[in-house]
Amino acid sequence: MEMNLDTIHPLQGCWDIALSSVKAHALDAAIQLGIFGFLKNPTTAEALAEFGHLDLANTGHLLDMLWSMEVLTRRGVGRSWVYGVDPKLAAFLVPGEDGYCGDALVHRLQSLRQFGAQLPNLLGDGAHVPQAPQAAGWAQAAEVQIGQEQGAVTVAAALACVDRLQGLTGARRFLDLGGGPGKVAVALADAYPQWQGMVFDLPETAEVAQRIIHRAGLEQRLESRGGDIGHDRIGEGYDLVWCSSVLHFLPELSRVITKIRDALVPGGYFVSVHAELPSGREAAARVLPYYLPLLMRGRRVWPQGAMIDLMRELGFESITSTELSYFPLAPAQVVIGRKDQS
Ligand SMILES: C[S@@+](CC[C@H](N)C(=O)[O-])C[C@H]1O[C@@H](n2cnc3c(N)ncnc32)[C@H](O)[C@@H]1O
Repeated sequence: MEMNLDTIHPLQGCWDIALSSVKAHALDAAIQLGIFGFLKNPTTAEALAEFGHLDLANTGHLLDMLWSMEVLTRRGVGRSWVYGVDPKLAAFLVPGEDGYCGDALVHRLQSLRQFGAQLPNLLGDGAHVPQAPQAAGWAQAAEVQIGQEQGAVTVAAALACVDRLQGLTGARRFLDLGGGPGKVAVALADAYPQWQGMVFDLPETAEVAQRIIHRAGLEQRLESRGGDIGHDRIGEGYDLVWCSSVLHFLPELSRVITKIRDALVPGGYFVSVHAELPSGREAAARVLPYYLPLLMRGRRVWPQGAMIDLMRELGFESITSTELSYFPLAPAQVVIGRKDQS
C-alpha cells in the first residue's frame, strides 16, 4: 500500500468506535457530577474542582475533553481557561432549564452500556422471547426520561407534524396512543384550543399522564385512560390518532392498525412515528445503534416502506412517509394516512 503521512489506517474507523465509549463516559460523569449546573456561569477548572472537591488536574482534563466534544466552550482569560456550557446545549444540560434532559441522557448512556454487556448473551441462550409489557418500568420511564425527552424534543416534532395536516379546523377529538406522560397531548391541547383529547397508555403510566394533565389545568379537555392497546378498547370518533414510538412494542401490528382505523372518523388521520430499517448503509448506520437493542430483545422494527404497504392494505388513503430527524436518539419515519371517507 502506498502511504503518505496523512494516510488513514483502515483500522481508524474501528478505533474511533472504541474511543467513542470514552466520550460517553465523560458525558455521563459530567452530568452526574453536576458540572453543567456549575458551569451555567462560565468558570475555571480550579473553581469547579474546589466547589466539587475534585482532583484539579483531572477536572481540567475532563473539561478539555468535553470542550473537544463541543459540549463546552473554552476561552482564555489571563493565564486560565474559562469553560461554559455550549449555548445550543445549555437549555438541555443545565438543571432547572425548561428543556432539561440530563436524567434522560444518563438513562440512555447506562441502558446502552447495559445492552453492550448483554449482547454476547443475546446471541446465544439468552436470545429474547417477547415479553408482556413491563408496566412499572414504563411508568417510571414516563416520570423521568420519556417526560424529559418529550419536553425537549418530541413535543416540538409532534406540533410540526400535526401542523401539516389539512382540514383539522374547529372542534376535533384526538387520541395520543401510548402517549406516556402525555406532554404531547398537553401541547396539542394548548396549540388547538378547540380540541379535546385522550392519552391512552398502560394503567400505571396513564396515572402519570393524568397528573401532568392536572398540572396543566387541562382536565376539561384532556383525559387519560389506562389499558392495554392489544386487548382493551381505545375509544372511537377520533379525527386524529397520534402514535409515536409505540408500535415497536406491540405484537400483531395489523390487528392494532385495524383497531386504530376503526377508532377514526371517516377522513380521520393516523400519524405513526416509528423507526424503519433503511436499505442504504448510511441511513442504517444512524438507525441501527439505537434500534439494535430493541430488535435483539424481540421488539419489532420493520423494513422501510412496510408500514405504508400495511396501511394501504388496511384501507388508508393519501399515505405519506417522511423522515423526521428531530426525534430522540435516531431519525424516525412519520407515516400519515387518512381513513377512507366512505
Ligand atoms: C417509547 S414510549 C413512547 C411514549 C410517547 N408516545 C413518546 O413518543 O414519547 C412507549 C409507550 O408505549 C406504552 N405501551 C407499550 N406497550 C403498551 C400496551 N400494550 N398498551 C398501552 N401502552 C403501551 C408505554 O407505556 C410507553 O408509554
